[in-house]
Amino acid sequence: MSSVIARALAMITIVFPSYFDWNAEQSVVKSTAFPSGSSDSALHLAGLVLARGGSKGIPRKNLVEVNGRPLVGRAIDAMIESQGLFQAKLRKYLDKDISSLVFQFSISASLLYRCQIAFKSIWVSTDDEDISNWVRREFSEDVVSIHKRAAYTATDSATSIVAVLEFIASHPEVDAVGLVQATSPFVQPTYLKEAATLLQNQHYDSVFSVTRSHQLRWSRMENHVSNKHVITKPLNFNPKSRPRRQEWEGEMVENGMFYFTLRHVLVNYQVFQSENSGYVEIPKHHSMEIDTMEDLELVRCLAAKFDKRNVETNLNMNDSAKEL
Ligand SMILES: CC(=O)N[C@H]1[C@H]([C@H](O)[C@H](O)CO)O[C@](O)(C(=O)O)C[C@@H]1O
Repeated sequence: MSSVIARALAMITIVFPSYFDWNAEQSVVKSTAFPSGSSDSALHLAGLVLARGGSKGIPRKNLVEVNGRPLVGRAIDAMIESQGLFQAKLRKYLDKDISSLVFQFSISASLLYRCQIAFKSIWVSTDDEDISNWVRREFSEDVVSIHKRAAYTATDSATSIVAVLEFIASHPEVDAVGLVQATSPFVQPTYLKEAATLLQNQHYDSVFSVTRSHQLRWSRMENHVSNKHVITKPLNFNPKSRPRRQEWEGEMVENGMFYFTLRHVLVNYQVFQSENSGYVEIPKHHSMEIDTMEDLELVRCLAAKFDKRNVETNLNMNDSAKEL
């Protein structure tokens, strides 16, 4: 009897997957003007984490743990979960006793639906043996692939665009890259799904993550007249009519969580964003980036609060990733 109920629940979950996304946290999806271009739902979108071994500010940054999970792992977890592993888990459960073609059909349909909005492949590009070993221990090869990152792209001065170009040069099958930065520990599967959907269905060249800011910004200027002191100048407001939050929509600030970009933009212009870019607005409490040891400490405190459900989810999900 309980198995009948379980099957019924599974069926409902498969047919109406969006109701069962356990990440209740919803980001606001908006986009800039200029949608254009061609529609290609069969785009090979590769999820990519750049994880070099060396780092100055925080030694071995990609392997430092937040809530018991290395930063590189947190990024990969979100990418995998954005693919709808919940459905994959159900498939395994149902495969144990194939009693209905309807179930099989529903699962395939659901997976196809998911495929359209998820990564076709997930990659970690690294020059570091410890990172490679950690990834290989945690995820099977058919779930996460490792790209052996060239040394020249992993120096202190190498830019991300150089590393991404080096990655795609050896992967001609990749049509677009969803670069997820491990330094944004609160990345959620729903945000990645939204970015992938915007890129694939809304005809953008790129989609990246932003946070809304109501900060009043000032510039700093040398006072050339008296040559004595530095003066300030407002950049985004008029001091005579200081904006109030309620009346000001604020500004969109790039938060570094992710950059999804079509191959031709990366290759031809060597940029992550073009003028035909959409964005996903990330809630402020998930937007923190780790640059310094202080950021790391702060993030660890915040993770204890924001992470609860994710930790449980990660445990389940890693099991599924290995099982696939
Ligand atoms: C894709 C990309 O350009 N990533 C760059 C990020 C983002 O500019 C930043 O995360 C935005 O907030 O900054 C760095 O980490 C940095 O300045 O040390 C270098 C890195 O190459």
